[in-house]
Amino acid sequence: MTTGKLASDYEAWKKLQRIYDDQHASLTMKDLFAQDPERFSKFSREYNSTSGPDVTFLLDYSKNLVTEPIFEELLRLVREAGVEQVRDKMFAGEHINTSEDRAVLHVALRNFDDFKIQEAGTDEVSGVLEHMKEFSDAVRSGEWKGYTGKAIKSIVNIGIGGSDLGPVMVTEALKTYAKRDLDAHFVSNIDGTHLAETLRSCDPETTLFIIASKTFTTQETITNAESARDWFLEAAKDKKHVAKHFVALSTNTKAVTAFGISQENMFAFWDWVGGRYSLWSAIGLSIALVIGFEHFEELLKGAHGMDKHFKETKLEENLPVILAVLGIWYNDFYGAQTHALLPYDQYLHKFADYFQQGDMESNGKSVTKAGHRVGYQTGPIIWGAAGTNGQHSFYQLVHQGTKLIPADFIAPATTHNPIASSKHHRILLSNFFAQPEALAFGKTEDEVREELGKKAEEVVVKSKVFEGNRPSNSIMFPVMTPGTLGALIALYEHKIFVQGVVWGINSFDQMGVELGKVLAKNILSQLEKPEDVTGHDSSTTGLIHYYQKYRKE
Ligand SMILES: O=P(O)(O)OC[C@H]1O[C@@H](O)[C@@H](O)[C@@H](O)[C@@H]1O
Repeated sequence: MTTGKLASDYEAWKKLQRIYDDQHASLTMKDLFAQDPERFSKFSREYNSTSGPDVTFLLDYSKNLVTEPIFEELLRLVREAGVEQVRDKMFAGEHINTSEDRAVLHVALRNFDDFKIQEAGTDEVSGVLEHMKEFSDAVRSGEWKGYTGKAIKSIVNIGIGGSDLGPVMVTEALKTYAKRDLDAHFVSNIDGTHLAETLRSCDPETTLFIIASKTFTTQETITNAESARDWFLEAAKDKKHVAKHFVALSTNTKAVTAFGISQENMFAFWDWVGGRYSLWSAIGLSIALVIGFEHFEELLKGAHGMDKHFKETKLEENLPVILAVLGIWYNDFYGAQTHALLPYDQYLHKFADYFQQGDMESNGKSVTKAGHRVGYQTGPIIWGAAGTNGQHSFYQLVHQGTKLIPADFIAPATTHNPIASSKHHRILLSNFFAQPEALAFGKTEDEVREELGKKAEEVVVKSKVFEGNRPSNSIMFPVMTPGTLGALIALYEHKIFVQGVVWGINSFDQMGVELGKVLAKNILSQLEKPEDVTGHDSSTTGLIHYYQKYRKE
């Protein structure tokens, strides 16, 4: 399916290693810009959608430690790894998720009959979308009534991981399109506090619970759903009222009906939708409820535009490929461990959280598809926060710390909230422009000296030096719209895909989440009595005994 090779066996990889060894000490952003007045135009691309809603954005990747030959070699790596072939297999519905023998078809959820995809279930996508439209329209218009005849005022999405993070991120990002008199809540954590605090502001007569779980077996989600149902029935008394207040988003019809949700209140999806790629499926129902189905559809179409770009654009111009190879350059040659996502847009404040799962659950693997242990770094640690908050917190380390932290800066040219005649937005954007500039070009000792005057103490001068040479990408779009957000999410999804193929790993399973789940199940059965606590190391036993000493029921 992939080439079966380790990434480090590719000729391009070896060449990149040699280039890095020879050049990295002398490669500076200052020189790169000084030597080439055309650098910005050579290393930036404008995206213009060719289908669906008009979406445009600029990707400026000129502030990276790459030359044209390095970039060409990175693209050669992509070719050698067979990325284009694996991409086409994904779009064709081949089972590229080999460990689970599944297709990987989130692209089929936003396809609108464009690409020809062969896989059972893909012909059912439009029917589920129609169901989502009917239902979300009915709830939003007030036509859907609760058990006492009142319209729905609050929705509570109960789900975790991919069944939570996408809806949370998107409803926040597109809040400007939200129906403001419909409160949206998201309960994910098994910690009872999450559900209890959420229910405080809900009325059983006007609350709709959306139980979102691909498997419908996830301990957190099912436990939260059962407790929500108990809370509801305490008021509603009769079980038949559950039908008006509980719907399910799942692939598991049997478990959904066993829970007491009728099949007509179930929104289906398919095993070829990975959890962290599922916001485009029925899992997006809460999004459709909050922003309206038309906007949800625009989100999907915006993503489809990026799918087309990814599938049909040559590598040199292919934006997900560009982001992917730059990431590989730092991750595998410069030894960068992390990658920061820094949106200068309050609406995108959950973007980094979302791609923490998207990227880290996909590419946090150390064994290739062929079963070999990799000898190089795979998925980066993804983190970040909305600007400018981060500047007053962790940017110190990004600017002057000992670690190289590549970052993506993301911002809209126009705000949805132009308060004080857009003064806020101009200040925000001045920071969006300034930070990458400061990171790239820094401040030399001479510049500091000149600024402080001759009397300045040497130690103070040293502490005020910014070495620069810290890479970043900047993405700017006109204004946040559903189509733009869809394209941006798909851009990063495909970046993750490209990197996974180069590293030779399976980006679409998540075996690493299993062990902890199994151990927790075993421990749960031992929590009652100290004498039941067996089979653990002394640390784990000691911790459980401490809990047993102090717990109060
Ligand atoms: O949607 P369900 O099946 O409840 O899974 C929720 C989450 O569970 C986790 O353990 C991971 O496997 C995630 O990929 C997934 O999104």
